[in-house]
Amino acid sequence: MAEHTTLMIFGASGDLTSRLLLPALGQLLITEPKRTVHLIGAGMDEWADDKWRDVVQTAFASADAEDAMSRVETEYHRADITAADDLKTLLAGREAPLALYFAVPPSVAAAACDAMATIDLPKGVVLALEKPFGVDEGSARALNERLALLVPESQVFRIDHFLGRSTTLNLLGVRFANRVLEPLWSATDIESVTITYDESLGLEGRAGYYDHAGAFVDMIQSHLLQVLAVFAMEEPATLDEVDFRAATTAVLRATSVWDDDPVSNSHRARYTAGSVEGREFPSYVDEPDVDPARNTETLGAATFEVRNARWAGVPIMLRSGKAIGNPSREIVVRFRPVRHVPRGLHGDAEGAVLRFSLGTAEISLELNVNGEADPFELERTTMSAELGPGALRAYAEVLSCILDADPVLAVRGDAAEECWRIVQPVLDAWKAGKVPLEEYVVGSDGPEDWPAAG
Ligand SMILES: NC(=O)C1=CN([C@@H]2O[C@H](COP(=O)(O)OP(=O)(O)OC[C@H]3O[C@@H](n4cnc5c(N)ncnc54)[C@H](OP(=O)(O)O)[C@@H]3O)[C@@H](O)[C@H]2O)C=CC1
Ligand SMILES: O=C1O[C@H](COP(=O)(O)O)[C@@H](O)[C@H](O)[C@H]1O
Repeated sequence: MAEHTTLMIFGASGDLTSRLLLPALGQLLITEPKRTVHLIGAGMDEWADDKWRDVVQTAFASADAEDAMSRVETEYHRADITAADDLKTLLAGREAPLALYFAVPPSVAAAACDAMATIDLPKGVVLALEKPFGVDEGSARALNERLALLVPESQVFRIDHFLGRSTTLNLLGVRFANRVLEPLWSATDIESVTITYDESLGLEGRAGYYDHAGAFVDMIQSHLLQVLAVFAMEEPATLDEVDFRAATTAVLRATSVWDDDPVSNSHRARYTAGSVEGREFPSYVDEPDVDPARNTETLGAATFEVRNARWAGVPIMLRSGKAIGNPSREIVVRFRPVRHVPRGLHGDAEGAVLRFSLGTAEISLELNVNGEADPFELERTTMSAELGPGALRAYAEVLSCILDADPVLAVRGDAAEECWRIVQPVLDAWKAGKVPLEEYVVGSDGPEDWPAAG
């Protein structure tokens, strides 16, 4: 662990910085009392150093981490990071361990990388880039090519905070450390998989970004494909960055839309006015700054196949939506039923169902058991357990890796390109109007005739 690191956040006044990054940094510092951070904020605003320190303090307080302020030296600079001169001044004399976090819109991050190509970067500097990484496969490749000219791949952190979620990381122990599960982890015994991340949240004032992205790019192209990759990977020799990222990237390289038919195997919808959890939302198209002509979906789903010897033939559905009434956030693994039950045993011998919650750290297994009243009548029972919630929230886990310059939880460059390749047929079919844009009422579970979430 690097005990003292300089973390420079571009986009100091932004939503990501105050709502997610700084509280996560506070939590990390509380959990790891030997860490100290030189925290430099940079952005377009003319802030005094004290203003930045106040922002940091407020964010730390929101994470019950005020005590960590004593281990943070703060400094703020007004800078346009797309301007080489500003960057040169910002970075002059800085030394590793140093991480630059691009908490800025993707177009600004890309322009800043262009500007960085014209100056000398401090040796060993880590570049942390937020999603979305590019807007399609070509732009992701171009950004990768640009980054490769700046620093080695091991110093590029393409952030996906779902890789830092304890609920995602729990997959590793549950699967690889249990002989009752690991041998069953393939198409031989698994019939289907569903990965759902629905939310009761609506647009939350993020139209400037979300109306261009939509549910599919916001959640499925990035986070849920990464969860799928962790779920389906071959056992890596170690959990270091080389083995772990090789294993997850191999899954993505093998993944395509089911049947290569995005029209039959994808769905999209957007919400209409209603209430959820006591909050009233207008129809999506009436939300401030939304352009109805963009036809942005707030709920998307598609079925994929991992075309390799382990998984071919298993439909894997990914789904994510906003303003959902009973938001399901889980991985559901449906096992195949037994081939035969002895004559005399009655009832439906459905396959077992294993559920990993992606919200709280829970796991459950639905099994067939002998009936309470009649031992020869099958009944269904559910065993459940709580898993360790993890000491760190997802962004703290990710920041810990950044400060230690360990890219294990960062998306590798070719994986970022693969994610666009996988979803492009769906995006093209939607753009061409081949898949209807349906509607669902805020607070409902989505259009009624959609395939079930789990
Ligand atoms: N917010 C979230 O919940 C999440 C965001 N992300 C990603 O994080 C990134 C940032 O998002 P978010 O914080 O919401 O966006 P915001 O619009 O809230 O913040 C963007 C920040 O970038 C600054 N900025 C813009 N242009 C420049 C420039 N040329 N030089 C220096 N600073 C600049 C802005 O300063 P000013 O306001 O003064 O222009 C602002 O501080 C995006 O890539 C987003 O996709 C990822 C996951 C979640
Ligand atoms: O990146 C994003 O993720 C959040 C969901 O993740 P969570 O950890 O905050 O639950 C999602 O609401 C947002 O739209 C998306 O940009």
